Amino acid sequence: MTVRDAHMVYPARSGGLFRSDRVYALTGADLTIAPGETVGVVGESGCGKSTLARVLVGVEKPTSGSVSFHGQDLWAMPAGRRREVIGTGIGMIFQDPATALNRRLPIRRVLRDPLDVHRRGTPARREERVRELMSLVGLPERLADALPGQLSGGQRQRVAIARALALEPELVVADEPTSALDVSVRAQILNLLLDLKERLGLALVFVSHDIQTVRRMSDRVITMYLGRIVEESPAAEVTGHARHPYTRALFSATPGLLDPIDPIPLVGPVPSAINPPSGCPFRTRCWKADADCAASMPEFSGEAGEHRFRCHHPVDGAETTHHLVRQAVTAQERS
Ligand SMILES: Nc1ncnc2c1ncn2[C@@H]1O[C@H](COP(=O)(O)OP(=O)(O)OP(=O)(O)O)[C@@H](O)[C@H]1O
Repeated sequence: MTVRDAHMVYPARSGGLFRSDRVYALTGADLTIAPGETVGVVGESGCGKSTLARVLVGVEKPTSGSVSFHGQDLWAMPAGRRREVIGTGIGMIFQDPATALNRRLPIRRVLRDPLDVHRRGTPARREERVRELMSLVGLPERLADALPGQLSGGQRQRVAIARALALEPELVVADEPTSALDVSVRAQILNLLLDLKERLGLALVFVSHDIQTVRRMSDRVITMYLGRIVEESPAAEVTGHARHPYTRALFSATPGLLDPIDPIPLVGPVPSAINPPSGCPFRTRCWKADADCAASMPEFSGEAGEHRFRCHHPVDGAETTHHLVRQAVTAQERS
């Protein structure tokens, strides 16, 4: 799966100042997901993570740019073919299983639906596949005739995972798959995803606010800020060795990950995506920002697949979080 220079510009929802307001939800995203790889996506609320997820699974067409699966541009193919390619090759797991599942359909029908739509096997084979799917995600067969409302949140998310896997996709995109669940069942669902990924050889894109979880689940971590991918890093390097100041600040705010010190202080919240800052969008909150940052957004420091970042003043490998906190505090005192 490859996304090239994808942009997503939405008309602003009502409440925007002018009718002509545009929301720059995704700006120039480049991303390749290799078979079997898990890519985690982190960033504060409103940074474009869900928009990227929707573009990846083909539920939304980017305003510009391309999305290709096995080298075929999804949006250049006829609609029927695109539905087939997406429906059979890519699965999506949403945040809230309570709203993602049709409340009136028993579990058996929820799981049969994709098999029927894509005419997979005989009716008997489809029934058998429903049983296989339930067992795969650890749901007892007696729940096949239950309605989603009769299940617990964790069980419902298992159904949603089974449905995403029904047609044996190669890629599954999970957008905050545990954030609507009780804390007590989150670990079970994450372990299930990890286990299925290993057993089925799935590629997984995992979007989450929970940075600890992203690090644990992923091979590679992508940091997004105001619609842009600003860093791509192997998961093992992302905590202490991230080079983009924003990634370092995000991770420093996660208790227990880095040295037990205060987080790197950032100025204010994420600015509006309606009128993002010129140049590097992070510059208005970044303690390292100068005139270069206002003038331009630098290109990535390396090739796709490498640890790479877009920053005029990346964090030096020798700078500890402690250093960075001091720099940020001093910069804020000066301004
Ligand atoms: N359909 C839409 N119409 C208008 N604006 C939208 C739409 N979808 C998203 N946005 C805006 O695009 C920006 C990116 O939103 P997105 O949901 O992708 O961010 P996110 O990082 O997933 O946030 P969260 O973590 O809160 O889910 C936000 O400013 C959001 O308000």
